Amino acid sequence: MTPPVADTPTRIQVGGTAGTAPYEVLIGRQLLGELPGLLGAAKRVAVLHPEALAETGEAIRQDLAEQGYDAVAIQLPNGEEAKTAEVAAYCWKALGQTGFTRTDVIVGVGGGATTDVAGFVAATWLRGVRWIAVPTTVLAMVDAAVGGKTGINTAEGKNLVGAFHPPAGVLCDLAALDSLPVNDYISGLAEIIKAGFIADPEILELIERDPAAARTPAGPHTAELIERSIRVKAEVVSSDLKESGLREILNYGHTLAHAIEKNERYNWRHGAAVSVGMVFAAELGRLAGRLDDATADRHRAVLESVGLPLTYRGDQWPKLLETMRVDKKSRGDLLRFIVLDGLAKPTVLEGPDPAVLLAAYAEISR
Ligand SMILES: NC(=O)c1ccc[n+]([C@@H]2O[C@H](COP(=O)([O-])OP(=O)(O)OC[C@H]3O[C@@H](n4cnc5c(N)ncnc54)[C@H](O)[C@@H]3O)[C@@H](O)[C@H]2O)c1
Ligand SMILES: O=C(O)C(=O)C[C@@H](O)[C@H](O)[C@H](O)COP(=O)(O)O
Ligand SMILES: [Zn+2]
Repeated sequence: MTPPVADTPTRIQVGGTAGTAPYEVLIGRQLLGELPGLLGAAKRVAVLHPEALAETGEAIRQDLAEQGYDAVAIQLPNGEEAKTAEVAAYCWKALGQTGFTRTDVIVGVGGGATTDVAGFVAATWLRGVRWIAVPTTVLAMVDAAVGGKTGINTAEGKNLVGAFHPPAGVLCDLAALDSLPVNDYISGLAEIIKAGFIADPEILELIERDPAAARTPAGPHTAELIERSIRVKAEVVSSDLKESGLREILNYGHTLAHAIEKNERYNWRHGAAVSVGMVFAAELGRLAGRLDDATADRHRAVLESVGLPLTYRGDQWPKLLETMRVDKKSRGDLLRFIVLDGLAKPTVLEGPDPAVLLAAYAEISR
């Protein structure tokens, strides 16, 4: 019997401008055959995966070993628990013990937390080795695995230590989404909706036409939603890898979201926090006189329609405000937020009046 032939994957190029190396994001099925072609001169390959994907990680390791690579699997805790200095140090130790050199390659297989750590370990080991992302959540496919932001959390906040270190390739195998718990799937929709509001309103229309279908990988528009979101991200990071300007728009909703995640000790999913953060940013835009009522209200409608949260605890504002001061967009004492001037017109709001901030928070408080 002949093995099933993989559908031709969609290929999206990222980078290749302003001195950055180009790489491709592949979207399709049965893409692991593409992995060896991305390994360059590697002799050793370390496959970093979360506990939940132990079987997948081991299968990839074994496949690479059968092809002659000296392959090791390094298991990380699930989700955000992996984004710590201790876990990074554990990975550095494992790489040291396998004699990992500059031509060897790290493969990060998992959700955004895993790819963030895998990329960070790759960025720091020997001051930078090649890495490949194999995202297995919708959020990691459309956002985390693309663009080269890597990092870990510290006690003071989210992603406070990291590096810009783009992968050599990104393999988005849509089949991985079938095993994803529904709430993790829905969490990823927040970043897709973000891409819709900041750049591609067709995304919003696709979801609004059938929100129930958008909540499942079996929906008719899954591949299109993923592809459109990746194209938004690819275009932005290709022109501003290191976030010296335009890239900040990808942070829409994230200033408050990261503060909520820390406040919840990372027991809230990233996408859920981003959802509340976007409603807050929409209210901020509206109160600052920039965003029209219809577009601000549209945030609540579309996010709620797929089951994402819109509100947060009213009594937490002082703590959240304090955390937001160490947001990476802050400059000295100046708080900076991404808001919309209109649909798909993101802009920066610098140093908003504290009364306006509080009023925006009142709109999302419960
Ligand atoms: N670097 C970036 O540009 C960027 C962008 C967006 C988000 N992020 C980061 O991504 C993280 C969130 O990523 P996420 O939403 O993918 O969550 P996650 O990585 O925490 O994964 C969610 C859970 O699903 C499990 N899992 C992963 N794939 C699975 C699969 N196919 N089947 C079953 N279980 C699976 C994981 O082990 C975990 O328990 C956050 O840390 C966020 O800060 C980074
Ligand atoms: O790629 C970016 O740039 C983003 O801001 C994408 C975000 O969705 C992502 O959550 C990112 O990790 C946030 O970055 P941070 O610099 O605010 O930590
Ligand atoms: Zn995000």
